[in-house]
Amino acid sequence: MIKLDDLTKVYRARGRTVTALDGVSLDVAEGEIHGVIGRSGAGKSTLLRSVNVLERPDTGRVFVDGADLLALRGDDLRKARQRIGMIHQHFGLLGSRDVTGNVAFPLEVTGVPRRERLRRVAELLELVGLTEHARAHPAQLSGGQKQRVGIARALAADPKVLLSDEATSALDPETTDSVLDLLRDLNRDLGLTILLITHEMGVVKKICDSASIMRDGAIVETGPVLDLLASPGSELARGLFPLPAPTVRPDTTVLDVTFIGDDASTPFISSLARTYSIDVNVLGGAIEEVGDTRVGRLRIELPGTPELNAPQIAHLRESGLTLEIAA
Ligand SMILES: Nc1ncnc2c1ncn2[C@@H]1O[C@H](COP(=O)(O)OP(=O)(O)OP(=O)(O)O)[C@@H](O)[C@H]1O
Repeated sequence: MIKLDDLTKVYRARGRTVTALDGVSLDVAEGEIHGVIGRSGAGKSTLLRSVNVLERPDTGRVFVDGADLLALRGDDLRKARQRIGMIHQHFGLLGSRDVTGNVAFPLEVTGVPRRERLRRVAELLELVGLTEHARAHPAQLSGGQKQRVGIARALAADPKVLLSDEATSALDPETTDSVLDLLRDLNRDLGLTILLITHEMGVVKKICDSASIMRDGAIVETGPVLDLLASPGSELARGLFPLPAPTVRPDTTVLDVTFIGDDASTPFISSLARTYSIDVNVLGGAIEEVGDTRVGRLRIELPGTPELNAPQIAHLRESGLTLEIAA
C-alpha cells in the first residue's frame, strides 16, 4: 500500500547540510500498522511527510496505493493526498470551530454538499465515540478527545492510509492506550493501513504489526515485530525488553533468552535444569503482551563457561528459543 524507494533528502540551512533521509526504502502492506521509531533528528518526520509529499524528497520514489506521488502535480496530487489522512502530536484543531466544524472542514474544502457533510460527520463522530461532544469547542475537550477529533477529521475523506506523527506523545499513559485501541479498531474494521512515527516503544509493543528503527537518516532494522524480537542482536528487542548491561562472573555463562507465543509456555528453565542436572539462576527479565502475543526475555546464568555449556545452548536453540550469549 505504501512503498518508498531509495529516498534521499538533504536540508541546507545557514551553510550547514543535514542528510535527513539517506537512501530509505520501506514497504507497508495493505491493512498493516507499521511503526517507525528512532531518536530525535533520526529523520522520522521527514520520512512520514514524504509519504504525502508535504516534504518532497530530492531523489527516490513514493507510491501510495499504486500512485507514483512524486510524478503527480496540481489536482492529481491533491486528489491522491485526499486518500491519505494525517494526525498530529498537537492535534492541529481550529479553536474557533466546534467539533462538527473541525471534522467537516476537509469536506467543505472538497465541496461536499452540506447535507452529505453533516451525515458523514455524524458517522465519523460515532466511529470515534464523540457523538455527545459534537457541539463542544476544542478548548472544552481533554487531550484524548482532541485526538479523537483529529482522527475523525483525518478519516473524513475516507482515506486508505493514515499517517500518525507522534499522535500520542502529548497524552498520559491511560489516554494513550485508549487512542491506540481506537487506531487498532479502525485498522481492523476499515482495513486502514497506518504508518506511525513515535519515540515510544510502548506504541510499537501495543499496536504495530511491523516496525523500522531509524538512525541518521537510514533504516537500520525493519520487519514484522515478532520476527525482529526473535532476531539475535535486535535493537527493537533490546528497546522493548531492556535489560541492564550484563555482569558475567568467572566460570559462568549468561544468556539472554527470548521466547515468543507458544514457546512462552515451555518450561525451558526446569527442562534445562533437569536434563543437565544444573542450577539455573534467573538474573532478570520480563514477560509482556506484544500485540496479541505473549513475549518474554529472561537473563539466565548457568554454571561453567560458554564452551562447557555448548550442549545446553544447543538444547535451548533447538527448542526454538532465541539466545544471546553475554560476553
Ligand atoms: N526544514 C528543515 N530545514 C533544515 N533542517 C531540517 C529541516 N527539517 C528537518 N531538518 C533536520 O533533518 C534531520 C531530521 O529531522 P526530522 O524532523 O525528520 O527527525 P525526527 O526523527 O522526526 O526528529 P524529532 O523526533 O525530533 O521530530 C534533523 O537533523 C533536523 O534538524
